[in-house]
Amino acid sequence: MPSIAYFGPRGTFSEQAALVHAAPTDSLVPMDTVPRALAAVRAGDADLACVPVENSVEGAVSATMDALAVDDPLVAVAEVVLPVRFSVLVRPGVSAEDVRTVASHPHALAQVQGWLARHLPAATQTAATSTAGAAVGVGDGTWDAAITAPVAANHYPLDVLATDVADVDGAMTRFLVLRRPGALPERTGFDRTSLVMIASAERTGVLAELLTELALRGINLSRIESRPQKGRLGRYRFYLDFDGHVAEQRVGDALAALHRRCEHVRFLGSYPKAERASSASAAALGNSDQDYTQANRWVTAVRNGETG
Ligand SMILES: O=C(O)C(=O)Cc1ccccc1
Repeated sequence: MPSIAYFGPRGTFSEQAALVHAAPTDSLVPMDTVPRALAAVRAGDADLACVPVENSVEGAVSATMDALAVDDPLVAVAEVVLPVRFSVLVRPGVSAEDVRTVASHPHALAQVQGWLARHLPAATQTAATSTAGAAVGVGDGTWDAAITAPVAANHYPLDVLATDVADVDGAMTRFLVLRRPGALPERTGFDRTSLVMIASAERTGVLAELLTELALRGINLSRIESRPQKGRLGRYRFYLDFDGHVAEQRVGDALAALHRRCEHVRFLGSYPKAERASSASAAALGNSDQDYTQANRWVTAVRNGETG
């Protein structure tokens, strides 16, 4: 019975994402922070971790990005994309006029600034560890209102002041399901590969050179983020997401090129995209596995003096 550690407590969006991925017999284990959910998998206390990685309004979840780049490597085996609309929870009997403080995960607060300005303009905003962590804080009297996932209302004895709250229609959050390195998910033709790299030199054009390794092989870059390396200003890690699976020749070849040219590359997984129908990882002309196999055969023949 596999266990899935998720960014909790109960009633977070991460729990919703974990439920999308989980089989009915899997056990779900809430952890208070993203690093703790990942640490549980590294320590062998859980088989999988489900954590948020980015959303369409606020961008990257830095706690996840930073925790994936250090300590023992973990690899993604799946992604889950959820539409995000919020509920506002208060203690029973509390009305909008009574709300002096409102708390939530910073990414949730960022997505409801317009609504707060219109409905709770005088309330002080505080960052909580998670949306459901804010609900716990409302329950124990720390704050008056929490911005939460709709399901949080089922887990905490709180009243719903508002539902369907979102400044941006259609906002989405992407979650990764991660495990310790092992057998990779099968190649589906609708895959994404993620990695983090540190360029080997601070020199003009180095990032363009590295990205060209993808472009030359017809690989579509779907996301790039940078995060500081912490110890020194001006040194960055680059996180890349691109179409394709490492089992494909063009992707393996591109990874090898990045590995040759970077100070450090960490593979973060090849896994099926959440939206398969609309996003096939098509290899551009001359970059299919067959093209690579034929070309390698030809080079071998040239080396053996069998052809000119
Ligand atoms: O706090 C949560 O519920 C999370 O899972 C993180 C988060 C916060 C805001 C939007 C989506 C996910």
